[in-house]
Amino acid sequence: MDESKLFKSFMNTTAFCSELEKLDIPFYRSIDSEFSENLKNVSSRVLKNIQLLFSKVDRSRAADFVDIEDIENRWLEVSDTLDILFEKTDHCLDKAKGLLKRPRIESSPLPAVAPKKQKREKLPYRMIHAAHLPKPQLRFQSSPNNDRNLTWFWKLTEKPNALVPLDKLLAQVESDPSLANSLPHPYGTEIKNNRYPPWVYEVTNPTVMGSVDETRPIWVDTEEALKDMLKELQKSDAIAVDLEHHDYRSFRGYVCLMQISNRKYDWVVDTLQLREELQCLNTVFTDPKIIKVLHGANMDIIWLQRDFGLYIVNLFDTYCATKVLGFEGNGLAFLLQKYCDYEADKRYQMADWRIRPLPKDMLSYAQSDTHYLLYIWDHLRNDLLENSVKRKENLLQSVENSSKQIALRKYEVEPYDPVYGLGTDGWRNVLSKFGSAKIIGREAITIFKALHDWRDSTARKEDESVRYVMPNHLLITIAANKPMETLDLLSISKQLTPLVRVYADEIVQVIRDAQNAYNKQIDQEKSFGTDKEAAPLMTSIVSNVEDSDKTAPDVSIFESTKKNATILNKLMAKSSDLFTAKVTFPSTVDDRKEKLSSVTEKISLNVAPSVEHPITTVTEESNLENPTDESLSQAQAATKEEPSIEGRDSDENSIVVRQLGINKKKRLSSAMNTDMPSLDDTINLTDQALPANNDSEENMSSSKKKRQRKKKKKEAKITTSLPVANTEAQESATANEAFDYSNQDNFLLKMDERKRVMRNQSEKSFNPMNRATQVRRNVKELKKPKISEGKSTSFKKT
Ligand SMILES: O=c1ccn([C@@H]2O[C@H](COP(=O)(O)O)[C@@H](O)[C@H]2O)c(=O)[nH]1
Ligand SMILES: [Mn+2]
Repeated sequence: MDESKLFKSFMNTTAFCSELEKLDIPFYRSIDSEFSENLKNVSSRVLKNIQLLFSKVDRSRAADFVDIEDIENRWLEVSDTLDILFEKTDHCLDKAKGLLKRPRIESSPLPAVAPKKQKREKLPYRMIHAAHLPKPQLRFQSSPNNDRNLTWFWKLTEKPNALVPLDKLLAQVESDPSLANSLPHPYGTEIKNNRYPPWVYEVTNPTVMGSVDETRPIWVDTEEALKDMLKELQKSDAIAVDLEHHDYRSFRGYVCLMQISNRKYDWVVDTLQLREELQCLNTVFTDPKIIKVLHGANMDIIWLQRDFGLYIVNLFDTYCATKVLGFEGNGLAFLLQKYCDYEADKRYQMADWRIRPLPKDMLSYAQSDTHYLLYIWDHLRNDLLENSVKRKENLLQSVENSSKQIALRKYEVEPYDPVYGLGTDGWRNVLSKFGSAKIIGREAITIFKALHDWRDSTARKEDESVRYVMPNHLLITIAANKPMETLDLLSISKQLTPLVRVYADEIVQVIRDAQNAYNKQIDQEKSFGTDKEAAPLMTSIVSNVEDSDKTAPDVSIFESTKKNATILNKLMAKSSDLFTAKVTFPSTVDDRKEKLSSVTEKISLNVAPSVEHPITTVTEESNLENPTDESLSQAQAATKEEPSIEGRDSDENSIVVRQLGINKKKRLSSAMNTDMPSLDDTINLTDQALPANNDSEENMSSSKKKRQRKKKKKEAKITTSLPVANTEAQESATANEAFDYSNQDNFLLKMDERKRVMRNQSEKSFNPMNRATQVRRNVKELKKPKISEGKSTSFKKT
């Protein structure tokens, strides 16, 4: 092959790969078994090639690539090696063509494998996971409450520097029950009304600090030392604050260390020791005269509230400044390097901060997180002022505003959501991030959800993180292999966790129960499939909907769900604004009517029978408060794009998912084409393929024609009144059509409700399978719902 051909092939492959990157491969893989099979073949070819490649260049490393995930995990090594090989090839080709002159001094040949970057050694394992440490939380005055439906309340008992006194706020919350679901920010008014003092807006000479090594940190672990620190802090006009946190051997996590610096001292507070005494810091933290400088305070703000009842008024977040200034790095390490020529040893970031006595290196790392921050702040203010003149906009003011939004963040307990799997560690996230290749089909999903539920309750009971109980990859492996015997489970992986071993019998029982429940459901569905009486159900629902087109939507179907909605309101409405969209319920009939009239479509989602809470009518609303910096607004955008979800209670746990945004007329006309997707499809749909709200207009316009076509099809269907089993012809007729969301099902009621309605009114046949098949095949238009990012190790503090 000549060189140009070779080059062309490379270019094509590269272009093709970048195209592939834009597609939602895991999604397609999960809904199309043929595609999934092809992908598997390609994956194993890629793996073989990589193994072959490494066997040529570095035999010892070929063994590192056992399965396809190894390539992903070691992608840097692979791409570096490929780059070097390409360079080498290029070099050889040039040489062969005589394009290279012989260098006077022969350079050493390129190494076949990229030299590993000069890296610091890994921290010793015991510093990352101090496995045998007694759990500090056992010594906390109040033991952690890990209840699924915990109603969390402010920890603060006094409110220094108040514009609105605490009593007044308490009275407000008491008198307005709706506030119990989403407490106001206790310092909301104070933060909103605050302005940086004028001197902050003046160019300054950065106050030089001694190096961190020259400054002895003050260890604060007694009330006396705390008082001394407080006195000193009250004299400062600005202080720097940072926290270190632990969440691996605890369900909710806790702060282990608080670092504070002023221009003179660095303090490191043992928050494990002084956990209950720290509220006195509010006198400084909420003092509007004292600036609090933090870097990337998103989580610190939440942790301070949750653990100590501390709030920050007058925040300057240096991360926001890096964003406004458009720096190429936004982390603290970048700023330390830029302004202080100090290389932070970020290996300690993920250290086990529970360790006591704190090793010297860890102490010094912790100290360095605040030691230089006021000096950096001085520089950033100057840079912001200077650039404001150049760009003719008040950049410091933007940092002030976005810092304010961060200070306004509220801690709220994230509920467990068995039904929709929302939330950071919710099954939806886990499934889409880790499981879409292995958890395929209803059965696997049912078992996966049951295990996920078990993992969550066990983590709460044991006060461990879910990833300590059963990390996601193990959860997926177990669910995919569904061991039915304890021994099978114990031999499923070399990396079983201690708690998986301890609870092996229980886990196997969970799998068996899920399997039985699944089998039962299948039997029920089969009997429904042959139930002649039930067959004409859907048409009656359709005609109901058609009637209601002329009047207000019929909300009576919601009435029976009121009771459960109240329970769920408690359970879910407090869905944390940290990690996920808030879930609220239409509480009044008017509310419901209004919500109902904005329905675009509904898709049935059958939930695994192991679901703990029967779900009723749920409307999910994006309700993130106070969008702030980029990350916040991104989170908000992500949650906004989540579809609204409406569920109906049933033994079969059939619920209804809906999307808001298209007017009633369109919605109701689309309801005419109602067929019922199968469990399989609806899980795929709702798990992975709900369209974003803002797609609806696009869908609508492209769907007009399709609606016409479908209307014709439907008319044909009605006249011929096809029997339940006759689906194939319709499936193939629609198989190549793109799936049109704006034209889909509106009222998909639970099975028994359907039967009831049918018995009363129905004449026409309903085939529960054919829409399902069409949906499965016609997925091109669908988009994955965006799910907010996770916390803990997976969240990247800036
Ligand atoms: O990627 C990350 C980074 C940090 N954390 C946790 O946050 C705290 C505080 O981090 P700072 O960089 O000191 O602000 C750290 O102790 C970790 O617990 C994380 O989970 N993931
Ligand atoms: Mn830190």
